[in-house]
Amino acid sequence: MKEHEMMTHDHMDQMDMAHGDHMNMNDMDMDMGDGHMMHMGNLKRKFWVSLILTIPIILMSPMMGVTLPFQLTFPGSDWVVAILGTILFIYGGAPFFSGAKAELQMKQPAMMTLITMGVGVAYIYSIYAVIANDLFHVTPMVNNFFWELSTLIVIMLLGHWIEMNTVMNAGSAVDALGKLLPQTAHVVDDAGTTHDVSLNDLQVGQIVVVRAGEQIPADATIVTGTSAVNESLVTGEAAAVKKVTGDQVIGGSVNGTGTFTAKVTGTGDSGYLAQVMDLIQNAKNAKSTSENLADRVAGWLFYAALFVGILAFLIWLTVANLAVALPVAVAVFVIACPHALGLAVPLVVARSTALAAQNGLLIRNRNAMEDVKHLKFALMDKTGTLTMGHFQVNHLISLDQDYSEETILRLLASLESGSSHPLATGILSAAKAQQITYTAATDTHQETGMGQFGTIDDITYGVVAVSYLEQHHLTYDQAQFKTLAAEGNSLSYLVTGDRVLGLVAEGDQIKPNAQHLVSELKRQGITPVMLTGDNQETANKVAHAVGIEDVQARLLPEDKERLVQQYQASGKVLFIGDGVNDAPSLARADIGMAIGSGTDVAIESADIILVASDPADVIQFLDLARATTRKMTENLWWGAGYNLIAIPLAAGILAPIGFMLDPMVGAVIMSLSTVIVAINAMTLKLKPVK
Ligand SMILES: Nc1ncnc2c1ncn2[C@@H]1O[C@H](COP(=O)(O)OP(=O)(O)OP(=O)(O)O)[C@@H](O)[C@H]1O
Ligand SMILES: [Cu+]
Ligand SMILES: [Mg+2]
Repeated sequence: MKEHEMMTHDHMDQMDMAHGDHMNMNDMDMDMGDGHMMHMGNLKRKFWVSLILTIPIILMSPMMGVTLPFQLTFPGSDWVVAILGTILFIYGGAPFFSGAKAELQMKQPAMMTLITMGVGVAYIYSIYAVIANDLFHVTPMVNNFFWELSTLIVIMLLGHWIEMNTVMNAGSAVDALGKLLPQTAHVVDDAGTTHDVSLNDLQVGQIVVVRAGEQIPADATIVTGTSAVNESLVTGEAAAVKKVTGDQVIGGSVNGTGTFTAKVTGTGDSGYLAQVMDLIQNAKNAKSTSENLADRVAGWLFYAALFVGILAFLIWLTVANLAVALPVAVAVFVIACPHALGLAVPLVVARSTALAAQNGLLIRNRNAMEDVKHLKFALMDKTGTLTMGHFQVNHLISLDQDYSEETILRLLASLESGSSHPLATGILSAAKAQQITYTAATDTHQETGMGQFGTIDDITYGVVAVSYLEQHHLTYDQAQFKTLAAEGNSLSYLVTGDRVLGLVAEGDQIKPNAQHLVSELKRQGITPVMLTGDNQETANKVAHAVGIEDVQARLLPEDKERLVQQYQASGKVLFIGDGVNDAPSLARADIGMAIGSGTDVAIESADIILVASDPADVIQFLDLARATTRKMTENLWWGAGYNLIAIPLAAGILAPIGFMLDPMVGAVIMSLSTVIVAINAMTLKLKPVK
């Protein structure tokens, strides 16, 4: 496993290089591809060469207890075996030796050190055996271990080759998935209209709009607007930094609640792409607790094997002699090789990661998987999570005779052009449909959970929730509100000062799989709860349609987070959300799951990203997580269990009743346990839920 980790680091170095040299993701992939080929080529070639070298060694080795009809031994054949064995030891053993060196440098001896110790002692002992037999003609003849040594190296090369292969296949599936995440910037052209441009096509000098909660697409200088920007992802500095006109913003950092326009000063290599790559890389490298457990167990086994080996050697030396004691010690070291254990977890992880990627799940934090079996509550947001978030304007009503409906829509569109909220898209498309011209409001900022504010022709306007009106003691027609809301509309009011100018009612559709998600959660004994910033009536309507009984509406972001904490007092909590208002809850929950089409802050705060934005994928994740955790536990037992039984047997614990585990038999059992672990991992499957 350590070996694998080192190789992954190599990949990362290569990737970074590629990243510096090239400007787009396709090039980067090619370079990564080459990197993979190179590493794989090595192990693959080493395996085949070692296998070919092993055949004559087996044929020329006198095998204890087994007399094969086609054995080829001749005077001096021992020396041929010794020479072939030496070549194989140096050539095939090299990856393990360098792995052991790295482990020892980190003062964490584990799997690679054990393998090295096993094959090293076996090699030295075998050379000694050949010299003793042929030059000094000792009696009885000393058995050499070349047969075991070479098969051991071959099996281990094969294991690592398979392991790398699966891990990498999983990795490329994850890469492909990462590309599905939106990577666009909103560019403002000379005519003042905004359109989305792929990050690869973004050019220095272009003006981009950055809305609340969005990731800044590239390094840029602010032209208009102010905001507070969270640069922690880039600089590690946690506090939000206030940014005003003329300030430099860093690509990849996350915008706060203000909207601003900025002139791009650097593209391609800058922030956001690096962030996406990081996201993917972290998804591939992040270790869960069971992976760390496997590492730790391998470490313990190292000391256990060392201790048992030396102890057995000393005991056998006193009760018998060196000729008995030495092979026993070697057998312990050889058998202690926790090969199955080393593969147990990575193979499951690789398989699980690949399955996740194929099913549209980007897993950033694998520890989240281990929490699934204790899951009690699934708290979810409404807009964009259970509903499409594709709003359409159903009613547009003027509440002040000085303002025509057209003026209301124009003002609304001006405000919303700087908003990332789903309600904004509905208003903007209505304005477009009615061919209304508008200019973007200035000084726009979002009051999360409340509304969007900005200045148009020196007057400050806001498009706000009903709770804002109540808070500011502005009167409105409650009966009208109730009627429209009961139809399932999300309502927003246009206000300026203490005047309520108009009202917009927008409708949304429930996602096709939302109901399925809720009924499946209930079937699994997980209580679904809806937490929404929207009004109570609309919330009830959607909740009723999908089957949720527990609904909390008109929540501010901090209310949602507080509720997550409250539910956590009685069990593990999953939170599913998409908006700026969900980010604190996503970070707070035991498992935070963001909708892929959601805002960048939500994605950054989550453990899991549902790339396809499909509610049914939540169930896929729960199934996958349970299956993965189960396979990992099984494999850990298979892997460690072999060692727990084989080490004492090799040490001769049953010698009093006449049973000594032959090192060869041990090697065969070891390969078998490896095969079992591999097959068990490969049979991890996910049944379709859609
Ligand atoms: N950009 C905006 N345009 C219009 N109204 C807004 C805007 N932002 C917020 N609001 C008002 O504030 C309310 C709460 O918004 P918030 O983003 O917290 O929740 P939501 O998106 O409606 O629902 P959910 O929490 O389920 O996603 C909205 O229902 C709306 O009335
Ligand atoms: Cu092994
Ligand atoms: Mg939402």
